[in-house]
Amino acid sequence: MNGSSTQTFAQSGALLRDRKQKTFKIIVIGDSSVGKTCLTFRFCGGHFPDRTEATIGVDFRERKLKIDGEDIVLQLWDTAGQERFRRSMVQHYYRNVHAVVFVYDVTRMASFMSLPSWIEECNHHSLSYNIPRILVGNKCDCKDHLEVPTNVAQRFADRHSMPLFETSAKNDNDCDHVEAIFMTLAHKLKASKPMMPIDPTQFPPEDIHRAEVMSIGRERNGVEVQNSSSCYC
Ligand SMILES: Nc1nc2c(ncn2[C@@H]2O[C@H](COP(=O)(O)OP(=O)(O)OP(=O)(O)O)[C@@H](O)[C@H]2O)c(=O)[nH]1
Repeated sequence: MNGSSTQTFAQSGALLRDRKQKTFKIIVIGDSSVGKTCLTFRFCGGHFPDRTEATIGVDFRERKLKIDGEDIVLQLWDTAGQERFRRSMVQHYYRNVHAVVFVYDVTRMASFMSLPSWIEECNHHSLSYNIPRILVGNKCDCKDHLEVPTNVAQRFADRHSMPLFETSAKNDNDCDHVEAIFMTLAHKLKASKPMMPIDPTQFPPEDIHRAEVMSIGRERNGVEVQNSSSCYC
């Protein structure tokens, strides 16, 4: 494993252009406030962000890894959970996707009950069933407020042929480690040798522009603004 970074998509594209690394696009989806930003930040930035705000459109984070001697880049698309903040970007999420991470909040049953509609959205955008999909229950550190029992989540995961991970972006010692979850996915992606790994130089220019516009401000100082906590602990 090598370094990690959090940067705008435009910056990362410039870096990658020189290196021609194999890049994998992973979309992270689920209800608002389940912790998508915190999970991606934990993996790419190495810590739990002090404060977050609702994602508008999409944010990009990426991390370079060395697996079996080969450099790869995991590009995490942290998508907005709130419908009003995702509408204009939604078709961009689903292009050239290599893996999907469905996230729910183990302390909020409603976020678990929404999962079928997130799966339906993926299917609606013709995402292949062959790409890896994983299910992540976040906020396991809130042990006194669990609403989604592991066995219920496991049954759902089995029904949809997804591995289930329960984790905490906040307390990395709880349950499955965020690091291990994404590393498992990275190994799987590398082993799958996709036909068309993303070359950022090949992105349609309007995608880069739109994506850049949507991430400006959010990434300027890392994750910086108002807390939108939904956790009781
Ligand atoms: N206790 C606890 N709180 C968490 C954890 N992960 C995220 N949070 C809190 O949950 C709130 C929402 O986190 P975000 O990462 O912004 O949620 P999101 O899913 O990206 O939300 P949207 O951008 O609206 O889609 C914030 O207050 C976080 O501090 C966790 O593992 N444990």
